[in-house]
Amino acid sequence: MSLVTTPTLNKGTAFTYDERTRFDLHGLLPLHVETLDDQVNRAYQAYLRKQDDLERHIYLRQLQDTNEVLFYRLVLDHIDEMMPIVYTPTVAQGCQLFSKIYRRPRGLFISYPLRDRIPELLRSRPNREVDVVVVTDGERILGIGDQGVGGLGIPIGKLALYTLIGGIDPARTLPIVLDVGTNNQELLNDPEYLGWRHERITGKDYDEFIDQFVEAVKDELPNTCLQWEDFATPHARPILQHYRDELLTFNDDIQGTAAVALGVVLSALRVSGGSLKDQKFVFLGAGSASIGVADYLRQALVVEGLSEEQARSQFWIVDKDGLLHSKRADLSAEQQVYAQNAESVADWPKTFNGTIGLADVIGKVDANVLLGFSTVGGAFTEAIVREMARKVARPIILPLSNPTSKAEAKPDDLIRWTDGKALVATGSPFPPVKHGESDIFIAQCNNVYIFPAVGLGLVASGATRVTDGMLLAAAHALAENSPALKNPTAPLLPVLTDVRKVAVEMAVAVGVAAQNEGLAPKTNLAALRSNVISCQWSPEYSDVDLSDVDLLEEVEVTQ
Ligand SMILES: O=C([O-])CC(=O)C(=O)O
Ligand SMILES: [Mg+2]
Repeated sequence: MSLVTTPTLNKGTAFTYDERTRFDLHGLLPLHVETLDDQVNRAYQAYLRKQDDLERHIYLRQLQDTNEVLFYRLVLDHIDEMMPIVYTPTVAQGCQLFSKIYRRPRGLFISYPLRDRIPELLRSRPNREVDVVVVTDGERILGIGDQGVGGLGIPIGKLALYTLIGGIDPARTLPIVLDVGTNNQELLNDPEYLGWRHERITGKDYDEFIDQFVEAVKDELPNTCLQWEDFATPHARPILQHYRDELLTFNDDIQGTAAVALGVVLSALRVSGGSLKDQKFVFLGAGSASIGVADYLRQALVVEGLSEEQARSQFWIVDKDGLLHSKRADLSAEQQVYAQNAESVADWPKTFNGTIGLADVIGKVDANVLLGFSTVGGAFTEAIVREMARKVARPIILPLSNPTSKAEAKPDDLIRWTDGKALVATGSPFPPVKHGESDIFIAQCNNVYIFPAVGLGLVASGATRVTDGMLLAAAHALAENSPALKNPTAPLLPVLTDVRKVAVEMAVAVGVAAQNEGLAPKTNLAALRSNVISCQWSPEYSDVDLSDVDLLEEVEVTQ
């Protein structure tokens, strides 16, 4: 029975006659033996019968919890269609409705009331060996804010992509939610809410809890990569700074988003022919993802020969209180780096609540690149976009907020308002845009192009720390593999069906960077590449391993 109820071992109707005999499965399964292909077809038909995206998401999640090989084969065979269901945007709904659609346990709930037992909770993990943990506290899920314990949907989705794209073995992944309460009143009032019904803990209590968690991870899972996901801005960067030199860890929203945005800008410049050091960057939004992107772009400008000072002066960042400038007292240290000199903007128009808004900045600056992290749907208005396109030949416009309803502009509007001149990539997926005779394909500038490949590179190279150098290497390798380098109507990033292949190149680049920084054992390139390839798990059935079965029986006996 354990064989058919353990998702990593279950083959369902594909258990052969011989296996059914050996493991007493005959009566438990219908007579007809299917191949994996038969199962994929049948599962796809069942999927197609679902009425809406949420139902499709629930179907795929339950398939994942039933038979992992089948789940991954199905999704890989239909990756364009199903990635938006497993991941953004549909996963947003999955998080909002987490308690209502909850079925089976997956991953770990580490809840504040159990804070004295964190090592014990970690030891209860379903899999002994873990390559990657993705952890969230659910406070800033995508662009939809505090989802409390429902935030667990994000680590589950991210880890599915680690497997689909990076090829990380799903049996070696672990999603975790740190349940520190929620300030989402709707959830607190909901009798069906499954998390800790308490306002979020803050300050010293929060910091101590995070610290206890990290210490337990260091003890229990010393070589595991720990990815921080969807923490609110006041926590995201301090946590990263505090722990980045202590274990193999990175923040996906800061570093992953930064690396993919750099990759997109580099590919777009290869199409437009511009040089990175001449670009002027305007950002809407000044949270941790936004500042992370600015940091990577700035570092890349410096590598191209600009001084720190020159590089900084090419960024104009606007948040809900207007342009960041040196007279604003509310800026964090990270934001102050990008504050424009208040004197030099003193006579600029202030048409946005008496402050310098995005339209004012676009009016004054010949912006080449416009990036959106605001979660304000439609914030890149027609007037703003037309003004940008009037002044530069090929504006690069990246509405990156998620999910779809939060995108700052829609690609078809951007292409129309700029008569096809804009080079566009978005955070959530969008269909191709018709322009004249051609279809323009829109890349999804999402950290999914980075974290699975980076994880693969870390695992395969045996790296001990994650550095910005490794992420920058991944970004460059991504840009080198952009289909737009060969065809101007192709998307700026590889199509999803190619990402698994491109992930190998990126993982090798990460491994090389790790070795060059002295953070991974030195090997030759061929050995690194073959390690990367052999680390990639593929969804295929293997013979049932008797040791797995013995282990299951032992567990049953002790229970
Ligand atoms: O999950 C995504 O689609 C991208 C991301 O990290 C976020 O929006 O927080
Ligand atoms: Mg995120």
